[in-house]
Amino acid sequence: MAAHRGLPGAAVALLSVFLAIAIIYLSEQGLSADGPALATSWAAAPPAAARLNNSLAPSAPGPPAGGAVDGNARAAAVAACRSFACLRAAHKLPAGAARFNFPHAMIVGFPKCATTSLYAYLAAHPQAIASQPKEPNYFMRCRNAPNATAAAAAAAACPGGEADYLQRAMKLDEAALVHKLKKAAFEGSTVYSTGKKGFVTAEAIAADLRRELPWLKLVMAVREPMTQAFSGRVHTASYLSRPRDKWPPWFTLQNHDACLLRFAAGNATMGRCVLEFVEAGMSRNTFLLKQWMGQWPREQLHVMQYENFTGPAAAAGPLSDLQLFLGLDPSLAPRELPREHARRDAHPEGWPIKKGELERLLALIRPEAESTAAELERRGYTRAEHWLAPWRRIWKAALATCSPGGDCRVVL
Ligand SMILES: Nc1ncnc2c1ncn2[C@@H]1O[C@H](COP(=O)(O)OS(=O)(=O)O)[C@@H](OP(=O)(O)O)[C@H]1O
Repeated sequence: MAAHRGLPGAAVALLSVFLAIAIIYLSEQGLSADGPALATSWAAAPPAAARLNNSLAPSAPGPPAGGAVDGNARAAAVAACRSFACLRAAHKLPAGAARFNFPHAMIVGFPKCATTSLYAYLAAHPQAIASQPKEPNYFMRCRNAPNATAAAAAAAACPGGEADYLQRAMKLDEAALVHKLKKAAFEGSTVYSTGKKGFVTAEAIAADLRRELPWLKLVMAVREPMTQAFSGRVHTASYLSRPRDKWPPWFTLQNHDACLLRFAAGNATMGRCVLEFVEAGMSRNTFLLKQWMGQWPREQLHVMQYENFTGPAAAAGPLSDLQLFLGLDPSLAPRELPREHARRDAHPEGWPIKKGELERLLALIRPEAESTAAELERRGYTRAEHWLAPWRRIWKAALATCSPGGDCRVVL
């Protein structure tokens, strides 16, 4: 409190009360995602420098002008926390020298959209602290169970509760004690974006995160839905090609996986299985994205298009924007996005699908993709046609592979 030296005690007390009220007021004002969409256009997004300086917004305004609040009071308070309620109270304290909230960010989606590569890319940033593992899945595995039996199973599976999640997965000591919140702790549980069928909905997870850690910065990578569905089905098929006792322990066979068993036995094509998957209402990422946009404000939800951030000029464009959104310095970032979890290399020729199946698949996917693009434009994220252009190219390219006999391929 060096800046207060020379002020009478009563003035300091008055200033502190005013500051606390202002912080609480600001933190509560910043939390509503239910209001009307931003009327601004995509061009009106805050300039990069402003976004960088704003890494703690909205719940954690920086120290007031004049440096009246100093030191590491918030970092010390966070370091002592073992629960989300404690973190919320700690975040009401002035940020002081802290640069980031804790936890600061999550890559919440979507599966098969290069999220492992994004996680590895950020993990290599000197100002970031990556969770261990990439996907702790805490808000799906340990909370939000739909009934008492599931809740009891979740409690048994997560005996350490919030404290364990914060300490072990999110590395609270490292972030708050060692680095005094000058590094950004993040995780990458992509199941949060989708929820788990019959267990917990994405909507419930989005609401839970907002209630418990309202300052979070969320990153959502979105891929063209057809290729994303192929990538996902190919991944699941890799489990089913093994003997049952070699399936991952968390994997449970669902109705919509029946086609993959036929595929493994040589009785169905991957194209057929993707169609059945989408017909079963799975792979609805573009629909889910709309839900997340409705529950989290734009300043805290960063949407990245897979086809864009895996493209040639990504480092200076979307990857740099990602770091500015997170409050990281892009000049310290790794030069390139790595390429993790790539399965397509084993099938460069792509996957067979009948023309009728492909047309049906596109008829299911296209309207929702277009509606989501319109929503992205309405909320000021991007121009709908700009978003859809690479996806339209993918759809056209798939149809262009069809032979006169109606045999087509989807190349990932
Ligand atoms: N740098 C880069 N460029 C282009 N594509 C990339 C890159 N990094 C990852 N990928 C592709 O992303 C797919 C894996 O995504 P995820 O890591 O999110 O998968 S997972 O949900 O965590 O299993 C997987 O897609 P498919 O190979 O089509 O299955 C990866 O190849």
